[in-house]
Amino acid sequence: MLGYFGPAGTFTHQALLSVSDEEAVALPSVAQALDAVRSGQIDGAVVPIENSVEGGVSATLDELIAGDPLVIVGEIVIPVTFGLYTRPGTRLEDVRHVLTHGHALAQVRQWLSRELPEALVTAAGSTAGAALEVADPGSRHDAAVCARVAGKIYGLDEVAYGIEDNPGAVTRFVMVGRPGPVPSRTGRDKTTLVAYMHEDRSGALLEILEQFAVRGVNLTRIESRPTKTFLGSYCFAIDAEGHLHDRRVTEALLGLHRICRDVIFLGSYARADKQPPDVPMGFSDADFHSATQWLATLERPNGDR
Ligand SMILES: O=C(O)C(=O)Cc1ccccc1
Repeated sequence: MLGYFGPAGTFTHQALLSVSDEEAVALPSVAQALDAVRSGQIDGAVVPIENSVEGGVSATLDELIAGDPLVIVGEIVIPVTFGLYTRPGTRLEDVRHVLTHGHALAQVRQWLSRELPEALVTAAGSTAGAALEVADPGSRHDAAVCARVAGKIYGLDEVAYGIEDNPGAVTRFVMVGRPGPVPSRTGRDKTTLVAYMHEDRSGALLEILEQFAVRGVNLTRIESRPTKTFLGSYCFAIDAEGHLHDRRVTEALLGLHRICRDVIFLGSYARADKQPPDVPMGFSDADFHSATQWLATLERPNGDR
């Protein structure tokens, strides 16, 4: 059984529906969705991780790092388009209280300040949760910023659509499971990990980046997150092109492990855009293999190469 950050009608739900028609259970928060995977209640959960406008979903990254290990087994990228949905009968000009998820708010801020400058905006657990709350006749919130499907599910009126400030925004979601065999290499993969430095000193981040650079591994994302121990203490969440079983990625991880205090492996999985990696000359598996073979010849008698 799979799960997702719900309730029904979230963008996360749509992401899951785009890859699976299996029955799935809605969990009310990212933390609860991931804990349900940890406890074995469900086999996998879809959660949001990154948005092209607002950046990383910190709650997800933090929950993935904390607690019993979890791994990312797949990613889904979907466009996000928002509308404003009211309790039936409420017109746009009557809206006083708007409810939505923080990441949605970040993407419609200009529209809201232009069209509803007086409205009070409150953060909700999710966009669909906001729609569910607005549908309650006793609610003090009269409008939700959410997906069209959520407006429909919870019986709201659509008073505006396509209200995002940056058309073309996409959100990236991940399917998370318990640690086990890594999904097979497709040749178009990504690897996610979190690196903790030994100490705060000049060049420490450069050394982390070097492990990838000198092995021809391109990074698609790097984000610092507080380690939550003391102010100024950070770890680095990194997405790299390639699979754990690509030699250049294996070698980069070994290098990281040698120089870091800790490295959390968060999975290798097929990338959503199916882009092949740009492997520079000298960094393919075949190149590593022939270098290993050459090394083996060095100690043969009579210079037998
Ligand atoms: O609240 C939702 O619908 C979510 O799935 C999280 C989210 C919120 C805003 C943009 C993309 C995902």
